[in-house]
Amino acid sequence: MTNPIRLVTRSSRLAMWQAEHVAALLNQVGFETELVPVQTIGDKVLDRTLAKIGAKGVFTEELEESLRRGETHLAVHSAKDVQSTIPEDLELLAFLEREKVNDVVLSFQEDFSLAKPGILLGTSSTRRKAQLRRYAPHAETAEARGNLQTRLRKLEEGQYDALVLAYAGVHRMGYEHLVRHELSTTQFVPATGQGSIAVECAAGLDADLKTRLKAALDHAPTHTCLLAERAFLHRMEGGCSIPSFALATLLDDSTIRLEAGIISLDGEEEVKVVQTGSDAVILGEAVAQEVLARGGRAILAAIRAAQR
Ligand SMILES: NCc1[nH]cc(CCC(=O)O)c1CC(=O)O
Repeated sequence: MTNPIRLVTRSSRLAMWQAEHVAALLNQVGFETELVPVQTIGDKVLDRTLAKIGAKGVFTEELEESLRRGETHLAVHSAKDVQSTIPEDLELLAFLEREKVNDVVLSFQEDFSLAKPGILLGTSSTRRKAQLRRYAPHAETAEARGNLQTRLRKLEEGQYDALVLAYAGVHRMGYEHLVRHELSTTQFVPATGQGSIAVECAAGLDADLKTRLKAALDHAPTHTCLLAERAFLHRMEGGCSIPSFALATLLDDSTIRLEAGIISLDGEEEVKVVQTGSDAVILGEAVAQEVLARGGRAILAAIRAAQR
């Protein structure tokens, strides 16, 4: 079953764009491809926050089931949405070259400013809510679930003054003309994996096919950075409902810089650690240990109590 390569993806426009991007890279090296769109629980349940849906893998589980049943060869995910532990029968094969990683503020108001008092910002991310409380304390936030088109519609209807989103998705969907602020990655450190596309397969997929697929898709520097960020997230026992953040960059061929931490829901306390190292996984785990020891453990416990 090598031709065509069947790619399972969420059916949102952003997910389809990403799956088509993966397909195009495979087509360039001679693979035929076919997209298999499915809906996930995260797409279907829109009246609850992600923190409340709670289960891990809200955007990935149905895709992984398709891989397990052998119906598809590859699952295409936003790397940010992939849980920090992958079951043993599955494997993260490739990470595509990362897009700009920062968050942006979108508004239809041409004179929009984050400094304006009384503004209402739409976001569905506990990390962004907490960072906004800390770094833009006069701004109010409101829940903004749904795919990017749904959120843009709510913005256009005036439910918020602005939306806070990942630049990557905004760029892929062509909404850059609405960007009013680029948020700095020093204050608004992005979520683990933001801006990269992850490609997953069954561990038992033919080894030679795996090698050829990986060669067509994987971007080694991005892969190294993602391993460090994901090792951090894993050790933090984070899920998407925990306001942790992690950004790895390469200083040179053999040096990784990892900046990562956690912030309390009210933005009052933030623990942020920067370290460099040459082994991605060891670095990620070391940064997590340091974050936990320097107050992260207490922040995590308080968040768990509040979300119960
Ligand atoms: N959790 C939703 C999600 N997953 C990936 C992206 C954007 C694309 C990316 O970060 O790679 C988004 C939307 C957003 O955070 O604005």
